[in-house]
Amino acid sequence: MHIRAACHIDRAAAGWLSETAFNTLAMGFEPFAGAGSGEGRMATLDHPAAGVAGHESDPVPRPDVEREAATSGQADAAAPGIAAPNTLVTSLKRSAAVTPYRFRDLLALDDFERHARRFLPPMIFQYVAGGAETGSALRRSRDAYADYAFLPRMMRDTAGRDTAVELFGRRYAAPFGIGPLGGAAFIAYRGDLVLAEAARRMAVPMILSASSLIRLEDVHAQNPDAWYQAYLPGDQRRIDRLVDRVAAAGYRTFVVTADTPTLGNREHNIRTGFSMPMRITPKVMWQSATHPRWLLGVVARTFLKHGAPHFENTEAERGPPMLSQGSVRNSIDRDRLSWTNLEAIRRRWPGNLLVKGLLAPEDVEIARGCGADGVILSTHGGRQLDHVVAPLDVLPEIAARKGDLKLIVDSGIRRGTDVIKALALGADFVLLGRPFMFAAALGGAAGVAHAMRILKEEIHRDMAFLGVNRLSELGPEFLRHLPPRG
Ligand SMILES: Cc1cc2nc3c(=O)[nH]c(=O)nc-3n(C[C@H](O)[C@H](O)[C@H](O)COP(=O)(O)O)c2cc1C
Repeated sequence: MHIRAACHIDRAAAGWLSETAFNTLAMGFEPFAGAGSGEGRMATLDHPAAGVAGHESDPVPRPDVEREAATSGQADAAAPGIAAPNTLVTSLKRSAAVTPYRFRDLLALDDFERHARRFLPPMIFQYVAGGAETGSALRRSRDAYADYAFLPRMMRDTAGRDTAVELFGRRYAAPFGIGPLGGAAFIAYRGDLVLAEAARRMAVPMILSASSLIRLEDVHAQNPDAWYQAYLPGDQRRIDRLVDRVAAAGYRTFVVTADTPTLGNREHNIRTGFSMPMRITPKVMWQSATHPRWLLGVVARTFLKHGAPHFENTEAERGPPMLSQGSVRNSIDRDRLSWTNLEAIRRRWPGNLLVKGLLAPEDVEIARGCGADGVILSTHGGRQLDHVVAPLDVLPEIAARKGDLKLIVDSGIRRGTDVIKALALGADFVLLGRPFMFAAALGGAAGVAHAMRILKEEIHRDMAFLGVNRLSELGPEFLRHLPPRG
């Protein structure tokens, strides 16, 4: 008994020490601390807000010894600042055992958004959080989960439950991954690498966005299991050259986003001062000056250490700087993309091919006919067409005919119960966007891993409540669709 207690203390202490070492090395600056009056104390206790410019170390350590873990689905128990994915604790034990002090208030994924609102300038926060036009698609994508209630089963011995799943021949530690997030490295320092690293350590997939600011080759070196997502023009020669670059870099999964023939109408961007290219207006200057941790810790640090960020991965060649007029030119011709292009990609791309952003069952059938291995049902997080159905609204119908096609769902997932509802209705896997983006902004790779651990713990706990040991045991019999309440 005593021995076990001592081990527990040692592990907790070791976790705290490695967390501290990781943050000192990796960040040299603590964006989360000091976000509000109460947080200022954390800056002093945990990480003094110093060393922004003087820190030369790589922001994301890459312990090569751990690399195998990502593809085997095994926990990366020793990752600094990241409790082992298989370390599952109750919420009461959580803060004492494995949670770094600075994350103590981050108990659920929604907490990350609330905290990020204080850390990020309104224009950046809103760019991430916002939806299109009235916000109906954003709300609907999320509210759809509340239309289902659980019908749990009891006394089934769930002591051996396991959140791992297999997808495209790989075993992942949990049934969720990180969706593509454009501009991540302008929101969190080296954001694409941070997301890739956290996903590698937690043994879940991460999809690199076409609108990312770090070379896809570098992201692949960080996480050889990362997937690539493309925004494509309807010009097959340009597409072919991009496909060849992605294949040469070693990627094995290529995602074509279909729901972006043009950019969604996001009026909130204009209201808060966000524009692309970014215009340095008095409003932008004021917001930046009043959010120095983002300005210095993300923007200044990026420019000083890596130069002006470019759209590195939209085409076969390096794209224009993010802050130039060229960034607009970069997205033309996407409304020409058609299924013919997908057929041609299928002939050229040897790996897994997915189409993201589908909602209509007919489109899913066409994607299958073109040779896609999977589809991602998505409203782009409610950022494109307003008033679209939620992925969950069409999931049962599509799942009934899915056959070998892998069904992935995103948009609005925030809880373990949401993940389980999607899986019970026939999804093979789910993705999340905003929560991991905010987590990266607040706490780097350790922050993202913390968010992932929260979600994984929720799933693990819910499996016990529902009476399942494997996620594959889930089915629609665990749910009831609730009639709308008047
Ligand atoms: C800041 C931000 C950037 C995004 N960039 C891309 C992108 O480059 N490509 C893409 O296919 N989807 C992109 N998405 C959509 C996400 O991949 C994902 O579909 C969506 O965020 C899921 O909804 P959720 O944020 O509610 O989890 C982006 C979403 C956000 C919030």
